[in-house]
Amino acid sequence: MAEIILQVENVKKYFKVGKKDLKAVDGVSFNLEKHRSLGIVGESGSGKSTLARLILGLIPPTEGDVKLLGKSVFKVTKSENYHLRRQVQMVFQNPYLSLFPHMTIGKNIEEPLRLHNIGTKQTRKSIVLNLMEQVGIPHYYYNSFPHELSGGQQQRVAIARALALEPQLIIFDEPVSSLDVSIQAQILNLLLELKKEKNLSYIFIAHDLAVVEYVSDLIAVMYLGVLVEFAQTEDLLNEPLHPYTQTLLKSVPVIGGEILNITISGEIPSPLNPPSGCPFHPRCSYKKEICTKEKPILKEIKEGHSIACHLY
Ligand SMILES: Nc1ncnc2c1ncn2[C@@H]1O[C@H](COP(=O)(O)OP(=O)(O)OP(=O)(O)O)[C@@H](O)[C@H]1O
Repeated sequence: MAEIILQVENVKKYFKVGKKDLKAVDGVSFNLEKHRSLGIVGESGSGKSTLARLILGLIPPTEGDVKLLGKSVFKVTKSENYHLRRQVQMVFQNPYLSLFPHMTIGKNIEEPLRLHNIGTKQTRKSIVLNLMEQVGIPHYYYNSFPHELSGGQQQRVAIARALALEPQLIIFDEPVSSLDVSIQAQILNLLLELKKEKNLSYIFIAHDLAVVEYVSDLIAVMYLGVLVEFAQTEDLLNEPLHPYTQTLLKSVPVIGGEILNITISGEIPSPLNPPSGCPFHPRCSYKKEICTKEKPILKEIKEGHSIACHLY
């Protein structure tokens, strides 16, 4: 049996907005095995970034737990927290904002090694040069500053920095959405290469299913704070079961082909005023009476394929 690296157990995060609870994440559960990549896809406001922050232990949950290698990320001592910071790293959407502008590329990549007292100045330099090679940044950029690099190169530097501590898990939060399409593909290919070479385990968050499917072994579809479908990428693409996933797939542009632009009718409802019953029912063409009343729970209906839908 493969080792489970991450357990997300009925995790919830409600933000107080006035007197109301904004249910950003409302009961998400899944496990991730080591060396696997999970894509989390969903529209803006579906709770993806909040879920990422919970997994990193950056915000306390309203309910539920997240365990990294069996240990809760919310119940750690100071020294365990220091260790945990090494185990899980994050790469953000905007590389320029995530790099230190006054530090050279070399120093940016070295920073986590320095903070964690790894190696000497000299050995750290060789680790950094090695990382630069792995992400395709020529050594002559070592003394350059982030603003001297293109967006794609900056994101490669951010990836090198995330790799520096050899973490168990990396979370990529919309890492290509601020980049040109041609550059996006290069970064996605880099992720695939790194996954193969370094046996990486990662979570890749994006609103674009075409991007997510390219780099993920598994896909979780998120809608209004909950997972509505979870499956191996191949199974989800060949047999999408949830009506929301089906619509997402129909609206994915076919690369090099005709763009099937079937959009989902209506906006995603506000998590401050979520619909009763199934959160997708106001936009669902197959809704039945039960869908307006009862919230469906995520259940496995085929091996490794789970959905939250009353139609099944
Ligand atoms: N600190 C906060 N206080 C109040 N509401 C918040 C807070 N952080 C997030 N939210 C709300 O929680 C919901 C989910 O936000 P989140 O950023 O997790 O979604 P997302 O799927 O990552 O969206 P995007 O793709 O736009 O980043 C949104 O309605 C957002 O406004």
